[in-house]
Amino acid sequence: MQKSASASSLGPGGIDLSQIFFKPTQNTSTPSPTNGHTKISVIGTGNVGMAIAQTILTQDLADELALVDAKPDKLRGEMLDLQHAAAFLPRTRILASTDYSATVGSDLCIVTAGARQIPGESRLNLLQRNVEMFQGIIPPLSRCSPDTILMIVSNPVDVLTYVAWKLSGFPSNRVIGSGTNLDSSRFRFLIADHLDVNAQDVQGVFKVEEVHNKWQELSKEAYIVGEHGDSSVALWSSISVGGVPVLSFLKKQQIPYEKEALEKIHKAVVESADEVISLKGYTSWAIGYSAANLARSILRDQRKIHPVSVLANGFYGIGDGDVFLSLPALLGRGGVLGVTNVHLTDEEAERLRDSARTISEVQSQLGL
Ligand SMILES: NC(=O)C1=CN([C@@H]2O[C@H](COP(=O)(O)OP(=O)(O)OC[C@H]3O[C@@H](n4cnc5c(N)ncnc54)[C@H](O)[C@@H]3O)[C@@H](O)[C@H]2O)C=CC1
Ligand SMILES: CC(=O)C(=O)O
Repeated sequence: MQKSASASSLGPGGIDLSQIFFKPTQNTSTPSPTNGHTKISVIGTGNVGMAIAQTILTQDLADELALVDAKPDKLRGEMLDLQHAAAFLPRTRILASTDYSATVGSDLCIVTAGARQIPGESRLNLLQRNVEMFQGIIPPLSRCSPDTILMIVSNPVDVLTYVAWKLSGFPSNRVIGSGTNLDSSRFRFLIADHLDVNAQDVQGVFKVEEVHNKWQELSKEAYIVGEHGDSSVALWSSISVGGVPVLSFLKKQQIPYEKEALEKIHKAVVESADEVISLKGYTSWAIGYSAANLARSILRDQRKIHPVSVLANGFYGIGDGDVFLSLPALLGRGGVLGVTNVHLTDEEAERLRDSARTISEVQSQLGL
């Protein structure tokens, strides 16, 4: 049965905006307001944690930033190095400890601790090591900030987001994986590079189900969805450049359309991390911006749609088992506020379900 529309949910033309989004399937809870004081904790101060921390500082996203790592000297060194930039940055209190008490009262906890891949290694290969690490991280972190939103970045990010959800006991709207927000940026960069346009003009025009069998058009960013990994899915059918659907754009520019060329771009997205890792040993800057971009939408209640890892069962025909993977999700102060019901082609939907099955199979070995 459809929910009746309240006056506040009616958009221009009397469209019931609340109907555009699916609600998360689990019970939800909204964190208390920040009372004007925003605290972010970053767990793991390696390459990724520090790229995220410095982006948070330069973008003025927190009043207080707590850093936690298992290595006390490295941790103190990183804290001091950031504190010494105080004269050049908006005022933020920075603290660091190996003890989770430093994270008490966080609005957002970003977890980056964990083993990372060596060149050629799959993200899924890291699973066992990082699950064990999460057993020591997530319970104290959630106890110190029972109302926080957890953002998982450590790999394999989709399975570890599921693990964090299980270990925290939080409602699913407050457990988010950074997912394919990063892959989608790589995707937009590669398409823009291919067409010699600005990455910000690479958009996605989606058909969104407003009510049963009534569709509205929603212009957003071009998305990769599914696993942050080899089985990710590029939503080619919706991609537009400067308002022109990409396939017609290619024809207009007399660039011969070959499905293979598009597949190559998606393959390049999937292989991006490995390329950077084999060149510099790790990836850091892009994930730093990606995580800060998500932190802004959440803490400033921007209600923006991002492709992030969320509890996905029930959406797009994804089966019964609990699985986290990236879908276009509406993010705000309550975490995941909804998942957009965008129109996928049959092939895209099938690939998304395959991606869910890949993650499910890995997860089933965990016994959580
Ligand atoms: N989701 C994504 O898009 C991305 C995910 N990653 C993942 O992020 C993770 C971190 O990568 P890097 O920062 O490059 O690795 P890193 O080795 O530079 O840093 C890991 C940090 O975790 C700390 N750590 C280890 N055990 C800990 C524990 N029990 N408690 C607290 N801290 C602990 C280490 O001391 C180290 O400082 C990896 O799993 C990597 O695959 C990396 C890039 C992008
Ligand atoms: C390492 C990783 O997951 C990435 O850069 O995409």
